[in-house]
Amino acid sequence: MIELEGLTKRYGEKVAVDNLTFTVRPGIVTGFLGPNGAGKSTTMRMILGLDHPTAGDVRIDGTHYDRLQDPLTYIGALLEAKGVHPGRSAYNHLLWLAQSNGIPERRVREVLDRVGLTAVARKKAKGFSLGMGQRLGIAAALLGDPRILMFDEPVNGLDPEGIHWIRTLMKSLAEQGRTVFVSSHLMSEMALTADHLVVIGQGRLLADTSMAEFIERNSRSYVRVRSPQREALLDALHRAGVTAVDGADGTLEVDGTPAEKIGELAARDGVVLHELSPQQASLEEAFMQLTAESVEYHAHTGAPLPPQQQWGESWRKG
Ligand SMILES: Nc1ncnc2c1ncn2[C@@H]1O[C@H](COP(=O)(O)OP(=O)(O)OP(=O)(O)O)[C@@H](O)[C@H]1O
Repeated sequence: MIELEGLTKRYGEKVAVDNLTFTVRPGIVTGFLGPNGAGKSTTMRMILGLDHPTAGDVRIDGTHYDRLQDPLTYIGALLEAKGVHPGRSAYNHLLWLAQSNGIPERRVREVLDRVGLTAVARKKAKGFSLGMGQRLGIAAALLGDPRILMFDEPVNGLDPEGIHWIRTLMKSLAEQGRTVFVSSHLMSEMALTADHLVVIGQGRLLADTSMAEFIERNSRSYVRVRSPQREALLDALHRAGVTAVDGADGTLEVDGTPAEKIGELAARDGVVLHELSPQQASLEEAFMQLTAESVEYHAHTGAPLPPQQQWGESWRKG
């Protein structure tokens, strides 16, 4: 378990992390989401004792990181893939980490096997691809068999096979009862991986909610209907008490009525349909709305941003 209480970090005038209070629980994957510059990496660095909070507190299973004996056996982290000496082999890098944390050498072979690097274990890390570097970073995180794992943007720059591998790994670690905390700026990625979401913007907590609740609140589902007899279709729907609104490109959008029912109503009046398709609003859109006002640097598209919805307060569960 990771517990944050009023965690704050200031760099001069800049408040990078602003009074964050939340708990990361075991047995599930918790996604840590926020736009670029939201404060995710700074928060993770404070959890690991690499940065000192200006105010507030963070505990790992009840203890501060600096007071943990052999910390790799409590918490393993992937912060960035570049923490390896380029002239050192994967095996020697892990061996050096193991020896300084009281971890037996056999664990080095086990984790190399777990991440699929056994065949290149004696090669120098400077020849590693981005994906191999990420795997080595994950091997280091797993080395002490810790109950808590933390990954900062682990899928950045990876190919689909690598992304799938990391996603499966995180889920299996959570299924073993471990605490898994993973940051990302992509909602679509988190939707496939996380059971719980913590969303921040400009250092502040915007949401602390289960993924299921996030999806339920934000998946506007509707049916898109396209017909060359638009007016006749509107009449047929209207008589059955079904409301339709204008969609893009002359389509109609119907909320709250299944596609089958709409098809039957159209057929009853002999109305031809060219499209009848159930749709789901994307979670990426919902995430962008939630964080819209807290994005540091907007691209100037000329289009106004969607209105901020008042979700933050009601979603906080403390
Ligand atoms: N050492 C530092 N000195 C000054 N400002 C900093 C420092 N580290 C981070 N910041 C600022 O604090 C804010 C939060 O940065 P942080 O890297 O934690 O965000 P992030 O959510 O991890 O973003 P990204 O997804 O881009 O990595 C940013 O505005 C950043 O510029």
